Amino acid sequence: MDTNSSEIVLDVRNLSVIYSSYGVEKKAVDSISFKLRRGEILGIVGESGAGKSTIAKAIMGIIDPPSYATGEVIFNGKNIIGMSEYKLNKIRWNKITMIFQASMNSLNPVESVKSNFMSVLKDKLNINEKGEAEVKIDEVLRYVSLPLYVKDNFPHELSGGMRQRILIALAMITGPEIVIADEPTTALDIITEFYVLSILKKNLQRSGSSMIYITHDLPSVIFLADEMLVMKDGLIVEKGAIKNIINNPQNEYTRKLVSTLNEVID
Ligand SMILES: Nc1ncnc2c1ncn2[C@@H]1O[C@H](COP(=O)(O)OP(=O)(O)OP(=O)(O)O)[C@@H](O)[C@H]1O
Repeated sequence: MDTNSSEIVLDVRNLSVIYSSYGVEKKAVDSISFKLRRGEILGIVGESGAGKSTIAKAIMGIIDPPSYATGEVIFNGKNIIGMSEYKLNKIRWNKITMIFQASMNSLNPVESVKSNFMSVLKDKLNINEKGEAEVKIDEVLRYVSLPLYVKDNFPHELSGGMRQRILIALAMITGPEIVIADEPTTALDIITEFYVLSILKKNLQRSGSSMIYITHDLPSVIFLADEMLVMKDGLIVEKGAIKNIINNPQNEYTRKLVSTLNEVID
């Protein structure tokens, strides 16, 4: 992936997230900092509960009060943390978007695929005219190698892999600068998973968007990403180029993670 232009698209500085329920506070992310460059795919790996999804929520501005985030998430020169909902809505699902798991509830199940696309086009790009919308929908369906007839299908009529490609197409249709993918392929078998990840990678290369890819799965990070962060207990315990980390893990947890790769190969 071309990250030569080292333009920073997202600058996370001392981000902490505190969940608060019934007066009890818990720090799920503890003063972490990292940068995302244009065109870069950054993997975030770590065990369950490490705080990976919480980072995604903070970047999307969807930490619900009384829980809160502190620190800075700088996008286009502005701090997303503490930004008004009005301003956030101009960025969220538009310039910064998210791909979830291909579960049934990721798409509106009572609407056709075409209607799911139309809602996004209307809300985010103000496109109401059917002909114009159709051209855009056809374009992104081709990008994710889906036949155009899926427009008339309902989500339950599609396989998990097809649904996930629809979600990728939905995320890419607004031309986002940043895509956050949180465990996007966990529900898929391994062959379909790598097919979907290849399509995702191809689309990012085509569009020049950057991505934060969150997973437990180290092989898929190696396949997809340029750099990675390793998280444990809300902290970044290691970060850098994937090759360097795999060849020379510094942290005990990362060493364990990398050793699982060798076990698979042995
Ligand atoms: N809404 C919430 N209220 C309170 N605590 C929460 C909330 N969401 C997450 N947590 C806690 O914050 C910590 C980090 O959770 P998070 O979901 O970010 O971890 P994760 O690394 O994404 O885990 P997984 O890989 O299992 O999805 C966990 O201890 C979790 O229990």
